[in-house]
Amino acid sequence: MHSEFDLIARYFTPATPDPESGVVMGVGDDCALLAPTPGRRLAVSVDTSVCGVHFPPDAPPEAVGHRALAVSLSDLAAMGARARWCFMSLSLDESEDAWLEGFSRGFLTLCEATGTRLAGGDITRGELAIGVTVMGEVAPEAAMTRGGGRPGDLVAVTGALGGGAGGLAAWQAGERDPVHPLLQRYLTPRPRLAAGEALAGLATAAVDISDGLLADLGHILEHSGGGAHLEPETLPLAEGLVAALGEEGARQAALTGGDDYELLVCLPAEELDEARRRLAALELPLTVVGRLTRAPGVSGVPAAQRTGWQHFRGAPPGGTS
Ligand SMILES: Nc1ncnc2c1ncn2[C@@H]1O[C@H](COP(=O)(O)OP(=O)(O)OP(=O)(O)O)[C@@H](O)[C@H]1O
Ligand SMILES: Cc1ncc(C[n+]2csc(CCOP(=O)(O)O)c2C)c(N)n1
Ligand SMILES: [Mg+2]
Repeated sequence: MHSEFDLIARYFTPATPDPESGVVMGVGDDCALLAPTPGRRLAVSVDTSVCGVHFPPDAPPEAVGHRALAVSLSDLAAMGARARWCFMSLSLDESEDAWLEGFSRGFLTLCEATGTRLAGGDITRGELAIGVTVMGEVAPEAAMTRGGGRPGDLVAVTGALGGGAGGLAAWQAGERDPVHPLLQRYLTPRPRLAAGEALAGLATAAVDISDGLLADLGHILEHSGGGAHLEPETLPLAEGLVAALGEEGARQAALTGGDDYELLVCLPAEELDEARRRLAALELPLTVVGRLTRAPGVSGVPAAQRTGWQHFRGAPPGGTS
């Protein structure tokens, strides 16, 4: 049995100090001391991943670590920010070496890949849950908010949709092949950080798709005003999704499944070619799925399909009521 101090030293202390990281004081003191770049805005977001709610209890520990960071970084991507630092609070029922070894590897490998420095955190005993705060930087005029969309703007999405829900369904059906494309989409989503930075300055508004395209488009409409017309037949569907869920199921997963961590952006039609050119350099498609309208509400999809993930709808996980 390790103390939490042993766990921090063993798994969560970066091996090498990096003067470029802007971490003046990192893991080990009461607070981290960070040196933000002068003239940049700090973009800050926190997300909690709870066992049984956000990932299955038997998910591979590498995936749990990767995913907990990825979903937070996805919010930085949606803002057009460059990731710099993260803080991780871990509530853990047992300090099992094999699990912690995999978890920290998944987490720190994504840190490395995205230039994010783990600058602090907290460990406590309790049910398995991970809270990750991310901090990034963005030029003041470049931040993509939810409120800048204008009637006539195109509504477009990066990558492909429905893989999060399709992967969860595959996991629940017993699929365990680590290279299964839908499972990968669900267990190890890739935050679209480079795409977010590339689209900042072109997009009028952006959000990442965590709760489902319709729900997250709803957030843009709340902040920007107006409505949207969607063309569901244009939705880019994740690889293997139609084979797994059928045509109708695949479209529903893309509209409302959530867990996709793609970016939904609004942009004037004249910026589309440039936006696509920038994303092509990242080998990422940008697909137009509709337009913003002056009239409020969403048209083009039946009202019955307009749901999305909500934590407090229905029975609690494992509950009976
Ligand atoms: N407990 C809280 N206290 C203060 N603000 C909160 C709290 N929970 C959420 N918020 C704020 O509400 C807004 C929406 O939060 P939400 O978690 O729904 O973000 P999201 O990006 O839509 O979803 P996701 O959690 O998938 O990233 C954010 O500005 C967030 O900071
Ligand atoms: C085991 C398991 N069951 C269901 C889901 C689906 N799910 C949970 S939370 C969420 C929205 C994003 O979370 P948040 O709004 O908290 O950021 C979605 C789509 C899952 N990921 N794992
Ligand atoms: Mg978000």
